[in-house]
Amino acid sequence: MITIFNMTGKVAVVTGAARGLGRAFTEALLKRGDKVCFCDVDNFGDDNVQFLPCDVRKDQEFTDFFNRVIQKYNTVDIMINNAGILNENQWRKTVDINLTAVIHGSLLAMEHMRNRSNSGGLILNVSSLAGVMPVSFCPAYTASKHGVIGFSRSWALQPEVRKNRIRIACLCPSFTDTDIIKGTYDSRVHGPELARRVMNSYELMVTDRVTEAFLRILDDLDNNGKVMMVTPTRGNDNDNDNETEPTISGLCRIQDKQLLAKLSSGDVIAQKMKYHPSCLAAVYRERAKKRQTEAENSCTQEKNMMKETALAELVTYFFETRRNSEESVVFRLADLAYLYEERLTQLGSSSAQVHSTRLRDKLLQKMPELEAHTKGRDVLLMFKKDI
Ligand SMILES: NC(=O)c1ccc[n+]([C@@H]2O[C@H](COP(=O)([O-])OP(=O)(O)OC[C@H]3O[C@@H](n4cnc5c(N)ncnc54)[C@H](O)[C@@H]3O)[C@@H](O)[C@H]2O)c1
Ligand SMILES: CCCCC/C=C\C=C\[C@H](O)C/C=C\C/C=C\CCCC(=O)O
Repeated sequence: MITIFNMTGKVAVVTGAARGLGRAFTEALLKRGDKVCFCDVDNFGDDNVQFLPCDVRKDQEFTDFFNRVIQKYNTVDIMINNAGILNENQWRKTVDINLTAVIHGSLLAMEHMRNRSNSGGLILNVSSLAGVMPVSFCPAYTASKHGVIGFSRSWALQPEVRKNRIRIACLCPSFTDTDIIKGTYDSRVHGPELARRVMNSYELMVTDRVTEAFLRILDDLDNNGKVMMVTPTRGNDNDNDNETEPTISGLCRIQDKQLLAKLSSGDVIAQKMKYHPSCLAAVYRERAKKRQTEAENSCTQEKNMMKETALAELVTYFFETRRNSEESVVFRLADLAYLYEERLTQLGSSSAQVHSTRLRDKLLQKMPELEAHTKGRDVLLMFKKDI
């Protein structure tokens, strides 16, 4: 399904917007007061909204649709490749919609934006947190979402794209309350039970949370090549401070009250002083400090993500071992800590020292059906029902 909308002098295309995130993105844009006209399989009988059908998997249908948008509005400023499914039983279809159609949609948009006298444009591809980490229960989906990021970041580096002021970015939400996570999982993922458990261990986001990030990346003129992760607990990743010159807000942060007072009274000398070397140096120092803090935060987020991945893999290991064993199984905490540490190192964590008591607590929290027992110097973990 495709949505077209026209927003205050701009035209955008959103794929797969009949429901879920695409619909939420469209509604957010409508709320901003833009006039909207869009297409889908259903027909919305509203003055501002119109749906027409399009299956992005069908090359000709997608191309024809895109050309119709241009015929009608003369231009496309924003292309949002959002349509997606998760079905490991139909992995080819999953890759066709999640990756091939995203490539197709991006190329259609790029081709058009390249030829529009340097007005540029934005291509926003919806990936997933599964685009930046392994997810054992849906490898094809995960591959498609990794592909979206690889494709988008690679194009973002192209001098041709930059020269034409085209920006390509990705949005990577964590689990969000839409239809894709509902329904039966048995035929859609590998190991539905574990998948459900993993999903339940994450806090589910409401679509508003993702829309908020969507609007931020939309308004960010420095978003070429950005990959914005959206999770319930963290801020949006890669939110850079895009100041290209010292601003009043920069001066506020360094508390240069004298200069600020002069600036706000329109003092012409002060206006020039704003660019005085010592003022500039202070603003730049302050900005460098802020960037360092941001880099440190982002590093912590990356480490947390690695820990989450390694832990999730241990959980999988527990259940797989139990499933494949006829007898009860017992795990030595020391062995688990070793595996966990090894995995963290493989994932690129530089300081992978593991606190085993903390690991034990985390495992017990993730798997309430386990119990810990001390035997001599060993701590053993086992399934309660096996005891
Ligand atoms: N909900 C989540 O947890 C989550 C998390 C990360 C990323 N995502 C991604 O967000 C995007 C939107 O998903 P959602 O959560 O809103 O799911 P959703 O199932 O509610 O919406 C997906 C939309 O895509 C449409 N669609 C499917 N195949 C299509 C096709 N061939 N052509 C045109 N439209 C098609 C569907 O009809 C539907 O309207 C997807 O790319 C999904 O992978 C979702
Ligand atoms: C119970 C079945 C879950 C089905 C989920 C369906 C769709 C989800 C789509 C999202 O794009 C997935 C979003 C985030 C997944 C990212 C990480 C999961 C980490 C898994 C782990 O911790 O092992």
